[in-house]
Amino acid sequence: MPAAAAKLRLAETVKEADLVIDGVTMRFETREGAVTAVDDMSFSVERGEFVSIIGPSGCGKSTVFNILGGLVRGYEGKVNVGGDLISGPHPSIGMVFQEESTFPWRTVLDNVAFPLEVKGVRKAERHEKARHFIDMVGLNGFEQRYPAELSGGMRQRVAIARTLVFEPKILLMDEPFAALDEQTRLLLGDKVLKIQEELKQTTLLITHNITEAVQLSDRVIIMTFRPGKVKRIVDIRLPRPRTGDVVGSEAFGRHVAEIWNDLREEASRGMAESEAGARRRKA
Ligand SMILES: Nc1ncnc2c1ncn2[C@@H]1O[C@H](COP(=O)(O)OP(=O)(O)OP(=O)(O)O)[C@@H](O)[C@H]1O
Repeated sequence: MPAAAAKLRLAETVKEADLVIDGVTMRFETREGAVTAVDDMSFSVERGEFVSIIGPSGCGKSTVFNILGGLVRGYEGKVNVGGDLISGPHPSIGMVFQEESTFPWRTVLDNVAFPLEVKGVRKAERHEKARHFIDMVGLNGFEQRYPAELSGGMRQRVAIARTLVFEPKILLMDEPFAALDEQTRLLLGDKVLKIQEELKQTTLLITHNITEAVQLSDRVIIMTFRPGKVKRIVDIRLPRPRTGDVVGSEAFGRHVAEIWNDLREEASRGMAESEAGARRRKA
């Protein structure tokens, strides 16, 4: 789509969109000089939509995530969340990070209830709400366990439940399943599908896993390798409600192949650049 048409489409959709990134560029000063992490990126996520951003390592995915979360400043362009132009964290947004973020000294129940505790919600009420979301992520029976007694996948589910408990309208997730094996990832994907169906949240997922992106999304945004731009946006034409079975379908395979076709070139550029960097450092 030509840039002018893309801009026009963006302007037309702003009203129904929960997330709008409009002409965003972000540069970082590093010891090796300025790095353009994100270059003139524009896209929007409609209310209730599930969109994934996929791209090779270092293409700027986390930078986009942090900008939307209001955690980064100094970018050019505009970012709109729930109709507001943001200059910091927006109350509609809940974030799930890649790194382990459970509190080791708190039980599952007290981990999930933590945001409500900070808000001053009474113990009985916050525990009741926390139990609801623990159940939603499939961890009932584990309320009194400590994170060290759980698997990595279970700990990530605790982190997701802790974000869901304050009922954010918009959910941002940065590679929440990156450290997990493929089977656990697919099973957790099923959980995320069910949660999304129930809560109908606007969701943006950052990932470098094509299967995960296709399994979960309505649309997948493919980014170019440095500087990060929108290369293509793919509509995922798979029926909803979706279950794990969708992964075995022919249509699923076609979408994966289509996205890999676009991604392969970017991933190769990324790999070539990191090898050249390693050679430079050695010389
Ligand atoms: N705070 C920072 N200071 C300097 N450079 C940064 C900073 N944050 C990101 N960058 C650079 O910007 C580029 C994009 O980084 P970013 O972390 O957004 O990529 P990514 O696609 O999320 O990578 P990965 O998949 O490996 O997490 C990289 O070259 C990175 O080194």
